[in-house]
Amino acid sequence: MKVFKFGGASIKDPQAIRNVLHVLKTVGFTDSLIIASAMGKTTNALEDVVNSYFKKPDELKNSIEIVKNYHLDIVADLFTDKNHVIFDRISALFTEMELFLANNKSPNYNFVYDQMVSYGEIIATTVLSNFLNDQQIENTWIDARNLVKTDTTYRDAIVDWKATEENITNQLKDQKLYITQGFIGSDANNFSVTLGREGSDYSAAIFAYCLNAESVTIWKDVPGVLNADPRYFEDTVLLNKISYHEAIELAFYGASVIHPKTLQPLQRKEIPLYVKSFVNPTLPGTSVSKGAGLEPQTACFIVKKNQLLILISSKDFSFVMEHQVSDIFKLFAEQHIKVNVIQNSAISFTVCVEDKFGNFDHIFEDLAKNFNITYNENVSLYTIRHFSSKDAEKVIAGKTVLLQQVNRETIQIVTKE
Ligand SMILES: Nc1ncnc2c1ncn2[C@@H]1O[C@H](COP(=O)(O)OP(=O)(O)O)[C@@H](O)[C@H]1O
Ligand SMILES: N[C@@H](CC(=O)OP(=O)(O)O)C(=O)O
Repeated sequence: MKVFKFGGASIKDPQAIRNVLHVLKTVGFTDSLIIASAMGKTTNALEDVVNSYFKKPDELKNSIEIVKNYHLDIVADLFTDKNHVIFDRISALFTEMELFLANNKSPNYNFVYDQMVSYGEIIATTVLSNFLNDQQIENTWIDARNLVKTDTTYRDAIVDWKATEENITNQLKDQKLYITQGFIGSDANNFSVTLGREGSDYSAAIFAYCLNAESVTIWKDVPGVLNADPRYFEDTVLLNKISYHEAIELAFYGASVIHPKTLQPLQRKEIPLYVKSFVNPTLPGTSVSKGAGLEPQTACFIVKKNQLLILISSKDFSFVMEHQVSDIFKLFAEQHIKVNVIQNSAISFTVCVEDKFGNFDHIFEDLAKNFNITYNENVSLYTIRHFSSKDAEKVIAGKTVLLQQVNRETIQIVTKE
């Protein structure tokens, strides 16, 4: 079986959804599994709904309307028969969402987030599946929440591989076209969970691993994996071939074209990953496989914005020792604060972190009891793999460098713009 992942950008409007049809007709679709994300920026819009529900109830109705109208406009364009079952189906899904909010008693933000945000993928795949069926691309819609089982770490759920593998192999037995959702699963009580933002690539890898898939193709709005994000860098170069190792490093440092958790399951079964353009599906794109190194050999640039640089120093000139560092890391881990760079000296310890969930405030008081804390918000972390001094100079030109760290392959630079 081949696994295809269509992300938000590839299904963001009626024209994009029609293009999925073109991609499938071009590359073939028998014995395949499509994993789709929410359409366009729906996940962000659903995050706004959850935020309104908890913090700005006056805005709740309007924030739901935004999501509803966006989808209804797409559906109205794709389905000319106004009696088509899709209209009732979409309307029923929005009613379900509103009923959930009306009846919810849980004060747990992350739990509510997952129950709501998961509808983005459910709606998108319902539309896609109906549209393809109407275009004679017969397919079977599957609810990933019945297959991908996880713990209850809402918004960042951990996969129960044994249960998931059993479910997937039992359910996806036929050599036909299936459509399911990325990013979502369910806990032991069948409540919806999400696997972390941009987690649909990871879902594709989970399904591929469990099915011993022939390959995974991620369809993107770029020609493949480039040596830098074209939104921030000019003159980017397409990487034709990369090894799992190189890809996992690039993804780990923040090359957002592939979700970092995607590579490990694929590498374990040596399932090739292709990153291809949904605009030009016949072009080869990038292939990620065993031992391919990096072709062409070139410097790779990665930027992570909105980082927090924290300087933690002892109050009494004593050393910051291993057990203190370990306590600090425990706090970060508990609050899902991701540490991207570490640098220590005798009496201080600097970390560049990503505080996706805005949790730093929760641990600031705890840290400040024992240490002096200073920090810079909104800094950028540049990583260059296979760098030369010229590459580093290019990156820091016109910026204030707050921290720099170099090893043989990689340089990391934290800057204030
Ligand atoms: N190294 C890279 N190569 C290609 N694209 C990259 C790279 N790093 C970041 N990107 C960005 O990733 C985007 C595609 O990812 P994303 O928007 O998450 O797609 P989707 O919603 O389809 O999953 C590209 O438009 C590009 O701006
Ligand atoms: N819809 C989810 C999951 C995802 O992976 O999306 P995309 O494939 O569009 O990055 C998100 O936006 O986080």
